[in-house]
Amino acid sequence: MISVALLPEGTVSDEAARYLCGNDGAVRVYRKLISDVFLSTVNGDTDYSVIPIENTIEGSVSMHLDWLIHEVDLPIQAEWIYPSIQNLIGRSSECRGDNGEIDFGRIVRVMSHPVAMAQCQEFLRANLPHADWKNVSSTAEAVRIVQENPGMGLAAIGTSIAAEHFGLDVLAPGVTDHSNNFTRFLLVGKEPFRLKESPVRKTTILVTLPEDYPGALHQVLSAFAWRRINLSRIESRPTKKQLGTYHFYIEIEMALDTVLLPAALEEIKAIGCGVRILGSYPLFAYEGRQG
Ligand SMILES: O=C(O)C(=O)C[C@]1(C(=O)O)C=C[C@@H](O)C=C1
Repeated sequence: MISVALLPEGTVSDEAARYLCGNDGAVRVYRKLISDVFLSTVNGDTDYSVIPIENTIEGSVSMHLDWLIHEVDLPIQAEWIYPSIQNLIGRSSECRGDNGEIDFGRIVRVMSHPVAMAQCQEFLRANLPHADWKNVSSTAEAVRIVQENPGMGLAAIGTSIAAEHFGLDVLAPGVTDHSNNFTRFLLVGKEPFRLKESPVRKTTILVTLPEDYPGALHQVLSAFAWRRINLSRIESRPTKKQLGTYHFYIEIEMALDTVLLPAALEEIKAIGCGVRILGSYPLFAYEGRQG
């Protein structure tokens, strides 16, 4: 069973889960908050959680990374990328001007998930500067609120499947600031993911320096560099214990059992760093439309 981030049906996470698992490959269960999603897998109510962690326009989804680092001990079992195509959604009958065209001036409030709002800043500034912009718990939740409140000049930023699911109209399609807008998702859970195979694997680790001294991070990185191990991402996240102290979230383009990697990790431990393996897992490239 797969637990999908965020209530209700029709979020980008929901679309992404359908893409990874297929429509029949898993039962999707919806939870309102990301904490509920993680906890459903910790408690054994679901096998996996779908977690968005990075977006082309908005960058890291820090709160989700921090849950992975601080709150739960659930290994990463897969990574995949899925396009985030956002649309302006509402009731076209409420938004038509005298000439019959959609008139954004009739919209008084636009709602969405904060990450989706951030992806559409230029569109919002150009077309809806007069409206109230409001963050809600997910893109599909915003669409649901529009559906439940007719006649109030509400609109949402969300997916076309949410518009269809809630019987609303796409007032403007593809409203993200760049069309090449993708989100990176992680599947986390206790068991390896077996629905699909991929020849490409990655390993993610969390490195904690023993203390701050000149060249500490350089020493860590050189353990990878001289072995010619490629890193695809390094991100610092606060330890939350003392201001200015960090964990380094490092993605490595190699499976954990590849000859050189265990030696590199031993070298990092030998200089006194804490190393936690967050997962070694298959990576699935997006094979559909690019943006
Ligand atoms: O609200 C949604 O549709 C989500 O799936 C959440 C989320 C996110 O948390 O980053 C996922 C991808 C989108 O690009 C925007 C929002």
